[in-house]
Amino acid sequence: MDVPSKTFTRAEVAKNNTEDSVWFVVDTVVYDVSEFLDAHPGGEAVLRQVAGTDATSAFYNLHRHEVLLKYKDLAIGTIEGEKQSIITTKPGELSLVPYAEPLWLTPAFKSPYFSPSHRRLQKAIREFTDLYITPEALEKERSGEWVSQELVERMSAAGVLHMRMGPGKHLHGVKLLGGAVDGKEFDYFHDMIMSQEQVRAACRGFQDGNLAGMIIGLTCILNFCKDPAMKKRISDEVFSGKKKICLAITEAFAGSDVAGLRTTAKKTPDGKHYIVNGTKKWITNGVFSDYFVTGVATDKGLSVLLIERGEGVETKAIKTSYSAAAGTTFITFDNVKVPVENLLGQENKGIYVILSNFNHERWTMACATIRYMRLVVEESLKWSHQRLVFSKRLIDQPVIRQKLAKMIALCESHQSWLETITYQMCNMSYADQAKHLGGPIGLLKMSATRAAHEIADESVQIWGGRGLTQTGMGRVIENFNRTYKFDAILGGAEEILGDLGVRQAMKNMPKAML
Ligand code: HEM
Repeated sequence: MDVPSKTFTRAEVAKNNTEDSVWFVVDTVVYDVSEFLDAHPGGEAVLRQVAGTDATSAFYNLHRHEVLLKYKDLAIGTIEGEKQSIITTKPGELSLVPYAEPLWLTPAFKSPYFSPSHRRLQKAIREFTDLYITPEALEKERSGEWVSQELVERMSAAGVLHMRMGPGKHLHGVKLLGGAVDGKEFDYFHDMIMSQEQVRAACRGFQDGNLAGMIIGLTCILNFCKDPAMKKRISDEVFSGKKKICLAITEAFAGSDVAGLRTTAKKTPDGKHYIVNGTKKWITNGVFSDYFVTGVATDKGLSVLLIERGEGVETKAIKTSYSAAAGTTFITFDNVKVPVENLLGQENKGIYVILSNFNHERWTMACATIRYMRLVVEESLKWSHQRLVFSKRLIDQPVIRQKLAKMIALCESHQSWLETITYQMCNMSYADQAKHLGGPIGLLKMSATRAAHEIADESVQIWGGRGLTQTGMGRVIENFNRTYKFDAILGGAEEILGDLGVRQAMKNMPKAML
């Protein structure tokens, strides 16, 4: 941490233990908190108790390191001849905590999957996330406000929005994070890196609010919009950040059971429009979206329409257990007139449009859940080394080490499985992916969220009350414990995905008795 160059002796610090002057030392840095006593969230008395002393262990027993960075103006110098021992990670740097990074990013470990361009991208997106995404995520997760236009435009200019859609032609010719990767080379490992790095902000509501609706909504436009001019117009508007898009499938009547949708689209007698009536529920980003990729019941089945915000479209926010920053929405369509050109894919065959999205969506969710689990492991390892209970560090208690062992093992096993599946995605045609990977991806997501359940449970036990407190030391643990369930439900509930995995295996069973 950068601090004023002035130096003091410990004897000088000790003298500042008076009514008017309260100084102490944290990691060889001298703090003058005389003017901060009233403002300290933990109260004045505790600061006075450590006045004139070295308060390093007292401080780290109660605060996250980032508190010192936020209040660095209280630092007035350092202790003469002593060196800071606490490490402040700079934006973009890797963590030094064991298991805090996946094995492929851990010095001394090798991986067959990652090329120099993957490593360049990882570095660039980590720095981008640390500098721009995390600070806004922390603020918006708390306030419940939506992602700022400034961040959207910054992500657009850096090609981050484009990359979040995964590999494809939309990346060709786009400068991606200053040239970290060529759009033509971008594969599913690059895609995995993009998902996993952005999760490190540890704000699950904002993570969805940060245009998750685009990842699942715009794909349908890129793959199924029949009119090239319309496809270009919409993708340009969304990639430039001028317009927002979301996927509107689920209803109060139908969640994972998409065949039960009750929003209807009836053709006008002149055949030029559909008239849409119905409701949609739990639609991520709906409140601030301009475009709704909407599942509707047409005369002989399910269809998908692109509906623009306009007459007859109403959106209102739904309160959920994660942040309102996600923009979770209830939508009503009341006699909305939609041109027939807005049909995506074939009429009555919308199930293919919806299904074609599922594998990538579920895989992206598995990437994110697995990375968030790792963050919980990192935080818990740090905390159990820092926290003193019954005169011992938490890590010195065997029961805590057992919990950490289980958490680490769940994390590593799921990351390895994810990488194996990602490798298959890189080496299969889109059609083969649909045929062979629906089951394995469903099982991976199901298992990842079961693991998240275990990790949330064990980590809160390690953190105690702090694991239940939204600000302060346990912020990440509290956020994870409160929100991991979103991934167990969204994009297909665990039970549905488990069943899908087994049914796909049943299909492939040899017909003969074995
Ligand atoms: C430069 C020094 C310090 C700063 C900037 C600071 C700042 C803060 C902040 C922002 C919080 C709110 C919780 C959080 O966000 O982590 C807090 C809580 C607290 N602080 Fe400090 N603090 C400092 C030093 C100390 C010291 C030396 C002690 C004790 C010896 C202390 C005791 C507490 C306590 C007891 C709480 C409440 C903790 C809880 O609710 O778990 N603080 N402090």
